[in-house]
Amino acid sequence: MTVATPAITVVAAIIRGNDGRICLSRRPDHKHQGGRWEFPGGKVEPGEPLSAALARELEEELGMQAAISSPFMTIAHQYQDLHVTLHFRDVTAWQGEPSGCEGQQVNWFEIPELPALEFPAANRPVVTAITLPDYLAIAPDNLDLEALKAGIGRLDAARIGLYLRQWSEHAALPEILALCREKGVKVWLRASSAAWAEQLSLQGVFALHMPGSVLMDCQGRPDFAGLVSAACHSREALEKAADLGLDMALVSPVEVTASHPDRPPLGWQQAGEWITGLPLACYGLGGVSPADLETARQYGAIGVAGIRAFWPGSAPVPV
Ligand SMILES: Nc1nc2c([nH]c(=O)n2[C@H]2C[C@H](O)[C@@H](COP(=O)(O)OP(=O)(O)OP(=O)(O)O)O2)c(=O)[nH]1
Ligand SMILES: [Mg+2]
Repeated sequence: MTVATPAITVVAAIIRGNDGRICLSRRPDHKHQGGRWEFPGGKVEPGEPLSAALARELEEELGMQAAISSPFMTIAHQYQDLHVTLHFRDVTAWQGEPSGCEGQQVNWFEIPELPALEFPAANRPVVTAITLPDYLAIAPDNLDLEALKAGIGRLDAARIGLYLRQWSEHAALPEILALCREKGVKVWLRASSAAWAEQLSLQGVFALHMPGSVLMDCQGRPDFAGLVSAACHSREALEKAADLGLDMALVSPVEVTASHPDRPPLGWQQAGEWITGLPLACYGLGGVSPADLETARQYGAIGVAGIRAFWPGSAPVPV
């Protein structure tokens, strides 16, 4: 017999300082998940809007006032004794200096420091998501090497990652990866088969990306040191990616897209219903542009991806 555990709704803050650091607090030892670092926040009261709940919690726990927040990611997680739905929200404006009003330890961390900290198990996907760029540019098909390198040189590496769909097995790959490393561009590489992914030992590849057919054949998370993403066109595919313990998904097509004009678009509403709560950092793909980032966040995706609207030179790129 399974016994239903209590379920709570929690709102938690990703407090981003002007210097790019993130403010975390340590959960008191006697509490659930005690001793671990957390994104400050707490339980939402019945009928309370998430933004108001977060402002209230930040005032109570950190003594910060009037915190303004926007959605980043929602994760549903079953602990042994408790089901939590965690609404993580970005906080970029507030008054007052965060400090531990309940005697808890409070500290600012650089983003690359986060993955090594001890968090509650539910937090793994949001910690990954914080390390990801907002945008993913897919290099257009059939570029020549010089055009590819010129485009890489113009990417805003702090905000845009690069998916190299066609170059995974190209002789020039080491040269391309060296350029990306020099520019600080995070690279997703196409995994043509799960077995191929496991053999891969290339330097400087940030993530492996599995096309939908590779995901369907995949029996376990590829043995790869970096992050792993998958193309998902259905709720089943997203659940499989989550069950395999993958990190990310490219969910498509969100809107009508020139590369697959015959595929009916999901729309953000449907995409949001599929994504919300899953332990995956999702990018919306298909007919979207950088201007859709805020919409993507409203529907549970952490970023947006595409070819034409994202690759430098083919359309305006975000500033
Ligand atoms: N605030 C926060 N809670 C988290 C995170 N990750 C995670 O699994 N949780 C869980 C731990 C708790 O079971 C729950 C948050 O409850 P809480 O104890 O902070 O609630 P609260 O601030 O309202 O505290 P209290 O009034 O009940 O003492 O969510 C996180 O990053 N931040
Ligand atoms: Mg709390």
